[in-house]
Amino acid sequence: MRTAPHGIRRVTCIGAGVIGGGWVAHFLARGYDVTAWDPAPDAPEKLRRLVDAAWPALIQLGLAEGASKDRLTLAPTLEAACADAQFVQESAPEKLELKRSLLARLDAATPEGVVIASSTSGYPMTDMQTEAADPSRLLVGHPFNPPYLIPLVEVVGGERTDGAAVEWASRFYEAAGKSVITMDRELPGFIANRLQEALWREALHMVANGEATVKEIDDSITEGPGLRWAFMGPCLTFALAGGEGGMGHMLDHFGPSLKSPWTRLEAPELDRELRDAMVAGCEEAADGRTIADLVAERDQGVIDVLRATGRLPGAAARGSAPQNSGAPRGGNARRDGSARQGDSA
Ligand SMILES: NC(=O)C1=CN([C@@H]2O[C@H](COP(=O)(O)OP(=O)(O)OC[C@H]3O[C@@H](n4cnc5c(N)ncnc54)[C@H](O)[C@@H]3O)[C@@H](O)[C@H]2O)C=CC1
Ligand SMILES: C[N+](C)(C)CC(=O)CC(=O)[O-]
Repeated sequence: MRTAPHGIRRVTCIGAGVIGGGWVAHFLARGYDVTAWDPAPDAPEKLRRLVDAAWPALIQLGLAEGASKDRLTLAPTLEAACADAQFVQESAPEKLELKRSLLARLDAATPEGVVIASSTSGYPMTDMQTEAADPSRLLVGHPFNPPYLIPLVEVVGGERTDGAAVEWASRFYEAAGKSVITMDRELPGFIANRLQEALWREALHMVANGEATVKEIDDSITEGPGLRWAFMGPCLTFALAGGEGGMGHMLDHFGPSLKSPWTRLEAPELDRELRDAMVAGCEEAADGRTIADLVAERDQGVIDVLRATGRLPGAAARGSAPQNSGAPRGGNARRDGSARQGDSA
């Protein structure tokens, strides 16, 4: 039985690592009952730590009425976690064979009709739904780290997914406070990861060749284009590079440089040397800050940006911006200060 998106009260999260745990924190903060299952023996402890670390940020965002960390249940088995699920979010390791068999197992354990979403970063659902008895309810709901702060979810089905399930999932994520892009076809890496991966490949090439340090690469984004991208995407910001002539002039002016050898795009060989250089570079850039310090710093940074760009309760909306230019579709929180489960913009 498929409950209407706004009527969902219980969410099941399978896999409780970085992303599964982030989903758990998000759904708890939005006032859902959350059941989690993860086969790792230390998973319950790690999950509680993750939720505890996320909670101060979620309080700042505005908890939904009745939201509580106590509404988390850790199930002893996958089957127990799914037995009365109203929605399932799978966030197990990114291994195709594992996803295939796990999704088949989830399908067998979950009440008929209930939608099952995978957090995969790039596998098409067509490739993952091959072993499930009912592939029609399996789809991708790709989040961004951390799912409790970054609004976007990319939703896309596979060849055997029912369009109604995709539509349902998009409405459900919106009701749960997410900003949704519903894709009408499968694209390797979806939209955002396709873009991020291009940048990431270039960064790895530059480190591998000793052309830039990890810190220079990070600074080049945080002190440069990243400031614009928080509220205006790469296309519109480049349109402004054309002055009054907009994108037309920008392309006429800078179009020829597209043919310049600025990018390599082929993935570099991720050998031991490059891996070690990236790890050492990140340690140097962290400058003594632990991962927990960086998580807290990132969370506060995202909240500050959301607030500064008018996307949080009590935030001053940007005066000249069109009403929908910066706000997440689906809305992460209400401007009157409350944020309730079931809200959608
Ligand atoms: N880390 C990231 O930034 C993002 C990751 N994703 C996707 O989310 C998924 C999970 O990735 P992470 O959370 O980063 O990995 P992770 O390694 O932090 O967590 C994976 C969790 O799955 C558990 N697990 C292992 N085998 C399992 C099984 N058979 N069934 C259920 N759980 C199992 C592990 O014990 C672990 O807690 C992947 O599909 C990944 O591509 C999506 C967006 C961003
Ligand atoms: C690193 N990653 C490819 C797993 C990242 C994502 O999938 C999305 C994100 O959080 O940027």
